[in-house]
Amino acid sequence: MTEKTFGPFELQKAYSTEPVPDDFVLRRRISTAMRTLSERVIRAEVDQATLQHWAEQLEAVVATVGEPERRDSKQANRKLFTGAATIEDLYHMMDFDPVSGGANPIAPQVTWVQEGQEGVEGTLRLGQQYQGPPGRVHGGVIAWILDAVLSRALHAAFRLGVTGTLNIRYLAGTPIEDTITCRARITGQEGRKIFIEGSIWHGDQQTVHAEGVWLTPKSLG
Ligand SMILES: CCCCCCCC(=O)SCCNC(=O)CCNC(=O)[C@H](O)C(C)(C)COP(=O)(O)OP(=O)(O)OC[C@H]1O[C@@H](n2cnc3c(N)ncnc32)[C@H](O)[C@@H]1OP(=O)(O)O
Repeated sequence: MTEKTFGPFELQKAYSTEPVPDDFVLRRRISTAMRTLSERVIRAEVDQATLQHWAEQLEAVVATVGEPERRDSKQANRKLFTGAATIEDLYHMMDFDPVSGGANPIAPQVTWVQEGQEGVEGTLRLGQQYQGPPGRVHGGVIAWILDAVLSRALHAAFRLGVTGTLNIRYLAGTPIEDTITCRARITGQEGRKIFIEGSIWHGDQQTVHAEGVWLTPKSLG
């Protein structure tokens, strides 16, 4: 049987409906453990002996992992654009994404509740490791997440592009350790320029507004 292949506009649907490849089941477990660890160790009130023990254990894991060879992600990207990406290629594109990628240990995990031409909406909870001012999410982390959320709105509307400009207005503090909602939608287009706006909400309160311009590459525009 020939292996199923996918193009750029099948990526999001296939990612949510196709079975997770076996290696990614394990990559996700590793990343979940690393994310949990990051959240638990930060500001942990423990004694010197405990810190010493943790440091030694973690250094041993790092030594065990060593410096493995890495797969070239450009190759998966190229295959995607010719409709020749396998499910493994697709996971190499999506699951290592620094926002929401299940196999990326630094990626905040967004639960997408809506993804379509009209826009996207997701919920997430950020731990202590993302704190800026006490109790609040760091502003740079907010920009990082919104870049991805606005990009997601672009992809959900079957368009491609890179961030050209991203403007952020911080309206109120965004809490850590509580559920927040992020939204984005395309508001207009002029040639290769696509205008997208987004927001972050804590309950009924909007804490952040973002607007930006995404540029479709010349080769596709
Ligand atoms: C595969 C998964 C991808 C996930 C992506 C997630 C989002 C990202 O993180 S993308 C990474 C961050 N962004 C980048 O690295 C982009 C770096 N910048 C570039 O590559 C280029 O500057 C690029 C593509 C934005 C623009 O270059 P180019 O296509 O040559 O633009 P150019 O032909 O000069 O201008 C075209 C139009 O866009 C406008 N424009 C150009 N640059 C920008 C910009 N940065 N912001 C807003 N408008 C711009 C120009 O004014 C021009 O407008 P008009 O037609 O009205 O005169």
